[in-house]
Amino acid sequence: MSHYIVQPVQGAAGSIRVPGDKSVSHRALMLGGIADGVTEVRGFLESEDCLATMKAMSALGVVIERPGVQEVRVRGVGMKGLRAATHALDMGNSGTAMRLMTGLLSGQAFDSELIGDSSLMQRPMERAATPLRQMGARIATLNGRPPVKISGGSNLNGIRYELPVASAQVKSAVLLAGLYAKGTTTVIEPAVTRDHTERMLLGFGCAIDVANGEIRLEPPARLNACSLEVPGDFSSSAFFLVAGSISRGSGLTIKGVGINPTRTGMLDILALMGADLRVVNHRTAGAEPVADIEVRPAKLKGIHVPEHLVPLAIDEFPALFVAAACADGETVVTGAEELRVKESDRIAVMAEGLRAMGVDCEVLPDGMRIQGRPEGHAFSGGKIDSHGDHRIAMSFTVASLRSAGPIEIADVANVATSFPGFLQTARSAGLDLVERP
Ligand SMILES: O=C(O)C1=C[C@@H](OP(=O)(O)O)[C@@H](O)[C@H](O)C1
Ligand SMILES: C=C(OP(=O)(O)O)C(=O)O
Repeated sequence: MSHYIVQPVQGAAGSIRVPGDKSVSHRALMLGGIADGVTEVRGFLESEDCLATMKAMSALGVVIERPGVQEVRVRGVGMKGLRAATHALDMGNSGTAMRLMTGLLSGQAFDSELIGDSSLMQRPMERAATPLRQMGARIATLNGRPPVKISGGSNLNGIRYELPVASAQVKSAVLLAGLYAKGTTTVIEPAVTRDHTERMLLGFGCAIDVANGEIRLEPPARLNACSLEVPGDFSSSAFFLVAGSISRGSGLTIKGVGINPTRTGMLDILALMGADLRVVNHRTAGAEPVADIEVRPAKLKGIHVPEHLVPLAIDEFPALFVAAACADGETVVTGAEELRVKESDRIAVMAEGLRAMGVDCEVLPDGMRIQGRPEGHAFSGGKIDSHGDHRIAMSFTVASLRSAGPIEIADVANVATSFPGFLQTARSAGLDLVERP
């Protein structure tokens, strides 16, 4: 099992880029695969999660070429052109891939089965299966978990579905099935969640209408292939936003980051905590806004994170908890029970790691209370178990900027699921870390 050994350092500085957005990369493969024509993707995230989706789409008969680094050419087979895979599709570590594929495969004429790694096999799948069954899909899970078995040949009908949890994955699964349904599919969100599916569907020529928290999709006759540029993944930039804020260096610039407002709740949260952030050089990458983010060291203060920001920062909480441990006063996170069903239980696993490094924190059913130490070392150093969760592993490397001793982080191979090259990028930002088998 591989480990990171991270030595204490004081300053993070420099200019870095993070790899392509994971959510956008998955969706580009799926929508490109069922479009008519060739979809060219630039800035594609070549991580294990997205490569698993690529393999799955290939197994369903889509020819996908990789003409260059971070470039993908998807030869779409049209909405009715997918064919049965000869084996169960292994979605690796990714809840997004499994839930979106469940939606996509519900509309096909053939049977499919979805499996994943040991973490994914424990994650709840009924949240996607339930609305899809209401549409007429035939889906079986094992006690609510994978394997997900989807029977083909169902006639789907559009539904009006109120999401019980704020989940972009469930919303997207329903919309993908809606492409194959008779009539309009409407999804109502209890809170705004990431809208990459909606933006990308529009780019592929699908009639989709968003107003007042309602997303309405009219089933298209076809999707038209297009060119896509994937922005840098905001969630991968989050570790460096925290690093730049808690360090004593001269500041960090993260270039080419996706700043879709349904993803950047962390910027608002850090701003409330007193962070020194500047979003500059605004531009677009296709349907997605992009910018460079400059972050300088700041005296952070503890806050109660506004609950409406939680879905807009859902993957950033492990990094945010590290920032909170360095802030002046108490930080409280509530309304974040979804953290318990990610790659690990991110509330329990982060609390375990923070305590192992001397941080005073209290686990809440839906979040955490953290007492920050604004002066000197916020962390003692010590041994952390990431429980195979990529975001936990990366978050604790950043703690080395305020740690008295070295930090050893176990079970870090999964960093490759979302952030290939993390070690090199972190080093270029000033962290001192090595990976050991
Ligand atoms: O739709 C997506 O691409 C994602 C949605 C979020 O999950 P939920 O929809 O389960 O909140 C997020 O945690 C995940 O990393 C990516
Ligand atoms: C929760 C995440 O992804 P997924 O749900 O796709 O596994 C993540 O990347 O933090």
